[in-house]
Amino acid sequence: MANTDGVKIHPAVDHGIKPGDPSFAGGVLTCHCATNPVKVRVGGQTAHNHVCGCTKCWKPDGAVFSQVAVVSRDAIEVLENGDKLEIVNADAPIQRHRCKECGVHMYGRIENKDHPFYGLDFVHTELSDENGWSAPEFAAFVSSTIESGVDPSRMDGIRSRLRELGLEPYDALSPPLMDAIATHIAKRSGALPA
Ligand SMILES: N[C@@H](CCC(=O)N[C@@H](CSCO)C(=O)NCC(=O)O)C(=O)O
Ligand SMILES: [Zn+2]
Ligand SMILES: [Zn+2]
Repeated sequence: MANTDGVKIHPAVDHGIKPGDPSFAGGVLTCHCATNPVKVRVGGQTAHNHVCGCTKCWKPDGAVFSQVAVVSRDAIEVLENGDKLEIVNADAPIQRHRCKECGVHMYGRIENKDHPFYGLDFVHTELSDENGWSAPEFAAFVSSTIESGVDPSRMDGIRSRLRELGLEPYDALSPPLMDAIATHIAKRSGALPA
């Protein structure tokens, strides 16, 4: 196994993973603005929490991975300073609503009803003070960290550290999520019965 000393993934996991509380019912996400922060209520427990190495997800300063989970879009409510939100890229499958001032992504929404994950919003639960959010379960888009400038020579150490933390590394999503995407596509094309 590669040396994992000093390999940083994300502040929420670097000192071990806090278990989630199955009875947890949600909380409030707050952006990083010192004044008039954007506040978003997430009215339920999240699912499929993971660390993500893709270039699109918001990461705290210095982190190589984001931490991102999904929740029903009906559970999201902008509580305060919603006028500061802007969509990062309206053409992306996930429309990320970020604070114009501090750059933090408050929620990512899928508007395409044909998308396999339509109905789910993407959120970064580290933006909340509450404890009990679902714990990260795996690491997604690990090779994509190179696209953000991580030297390829660091990948062995990064993958070893992820395994040490119990976050199995994948270069896309986890197999169950990839299977769910493929099933959705097969049902739409008729390759599988709807
Ligand atoms: N290599 C690319 C991968 C980007 C990517 O496909 N990201 C995924 C996962 S984000 C949360 O898990 C995705 O679904 N993106 C859709 C979108 O961003 O709208 C890169 O690193 O940029
Ligand atoms: Zn802000
Ligand atoms: Zn991502």
